[in-house]
Amino acid sequence: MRKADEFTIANTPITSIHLMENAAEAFVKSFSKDEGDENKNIAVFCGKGNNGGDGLAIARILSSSGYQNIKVYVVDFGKKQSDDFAINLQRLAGTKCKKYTINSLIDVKNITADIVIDAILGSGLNKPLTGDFAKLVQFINALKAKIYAVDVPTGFFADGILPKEYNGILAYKTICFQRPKINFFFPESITATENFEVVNIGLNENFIQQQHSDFYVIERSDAVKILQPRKRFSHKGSYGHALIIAGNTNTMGAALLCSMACLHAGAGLTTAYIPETGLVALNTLLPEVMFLPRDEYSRIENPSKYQAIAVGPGLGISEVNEKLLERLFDFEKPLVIDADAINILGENPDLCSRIPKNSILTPHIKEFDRLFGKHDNWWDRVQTARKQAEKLEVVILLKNQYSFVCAPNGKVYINETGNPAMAQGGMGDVLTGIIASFIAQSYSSVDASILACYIHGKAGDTLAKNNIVVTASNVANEISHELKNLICFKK
Ligand SMILES: NC(=O)C1=CN([C@@H]2O[C@H](COP(=O)(O)OP(=O)(O)OC[C@H]3O[C@@H](n4cnc5c(N)ncnc54)[C@H](O)[C@@H]3O)[C@@H](O)[C@H]2O)[C@@H](O)CC1
Ligand SMILES: Nc1ncnc2c1ncn2[C@@H]1O[C@H](COP(=O)(O)OP(=O)(O)O)[C@@H](O)[C@H]1O
Repeated sequence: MRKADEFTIANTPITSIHLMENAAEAFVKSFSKDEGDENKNIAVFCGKGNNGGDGLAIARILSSSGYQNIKVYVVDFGKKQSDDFAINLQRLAGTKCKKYTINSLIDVKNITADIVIDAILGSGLNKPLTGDFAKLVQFINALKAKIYAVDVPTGFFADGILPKEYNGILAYKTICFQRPKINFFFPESITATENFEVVNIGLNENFIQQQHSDFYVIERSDAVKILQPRKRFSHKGSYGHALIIAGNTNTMGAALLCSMACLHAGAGLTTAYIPETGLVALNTLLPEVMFLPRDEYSRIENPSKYQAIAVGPGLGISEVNEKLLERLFDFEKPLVIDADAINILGENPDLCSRIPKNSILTPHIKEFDRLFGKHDNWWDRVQTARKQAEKLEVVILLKNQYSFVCAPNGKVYINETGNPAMAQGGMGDVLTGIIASFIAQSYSSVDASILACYIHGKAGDTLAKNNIVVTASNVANEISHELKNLICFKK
């Protein structure tokens, strides 16, 4: 972002002070949607860097938009002020905002506020908060006001490992500029900010797109680009045959959900390789899906007839299933590997080197740590996922509220769709079925993972508009509709 600031300033008529004005205006636009009451007491805390400069401009714009009770507190603990901070301090002079300076903690005693705008330190944070900064932040948190942070909550690192003990601002919402900070996607960030929103401030988008980055947020346009329309004169053979190896006596539902999702995501043919005990349920629930009986003596006779094989949901951990997995590896065809198939790998790490290239592993956090070792923070976990994806030449789709698709070339695609209504068993089985379906339809492993993650969460988002909980089968049933919506955006 810093490079994009510099590029935009150097190559467009926009100056840095203009950019700060854009940022402040974008902040106010978002803030005033949430906080329409112009009579509330608003305290704007400003450091002396550019984050503080934003805070000063925000205070001025709020005041000129009709907010009546704005107090600006300039935090002056002896740091040098930035040029744009100085300009905005002058511009504040003609407004109705009341300005105070905090030179030491003695100056904060009588402060009260309904709303705090935190513009003390932003992305310039280069070390954890200590001394007066830490104490001031503690004081602000104790005000029990609703805190809106500008760009980054003071004390929160935008990237890198987050300290175990967070002592920064506890924001209700962070309104950040142009791109989300990578650390907002990790669960640890919930202590720093309950919500975040990204606002456009007019940085040069072409330049941002051209910048090298290993992290990409998946956008609807990416999914639209990947998704291919179904063709005239196509037939079921055009959309591939997927084999779902899943289910066991007590977990047959996993196989059904996975097969159901595979069907609704468009595979031409789907076969469930499940124990005989699942046959009646399969035929009753999913008459379109074919059955291949699975027991310890059965074999997949002709693996080449399947364009995609998914293995793991509700499979069970046993020696028989370990042998089954090994035989699948011998086919040397990319697999979708989920749930118990990952747990089997966790118990037999030597098998990892035999995973066929371009396979897709879809662990949730526990499966991931069982396979690759315990991690005590998400930054490290994602770094391990990236390294292992490169080393094993596979896609690792690390599932969470925000999922991370780690490609074999080291790139990480972050999925933002999905919501807490989806936090229910079987949801991952559905994701696996969707991926298998896309692989059967000839999408690459990376594209299939990106598209599946996006559409899975999007289906959940649509359903959550009218439901507090959405079940896995509801999501599976919604997939085809979401794909249809997406294809409408294709030119
Ligand atoms: N081009 C621009 O002018 C733009 C800048 N923007 C704002 O600029 C911010 C970044 O501004 P700056 O780079 O000036 O940095 P900050 O305003 O975040 O921080 C100011 C200074 O604080 C010091 N500092 C870092 N960690 C500290 C700690 N733990 N305790 C005490 N002091 C510490 C550093 O020396 C840093 O230079 C962004 O977060 C955003 O709010 C936006 O206005 C967008 C455009
Ligand atoms: N709060 C949430 N926000 C977004 N996605 C969620 C949320 N809770 C669950 N999901 C999604 O649901 C899936 C759960 O997968 P998993 O834990 O493997 O489920 P199961 O093993 O029960 O099938 C993941 O794809 C995850 O991203």
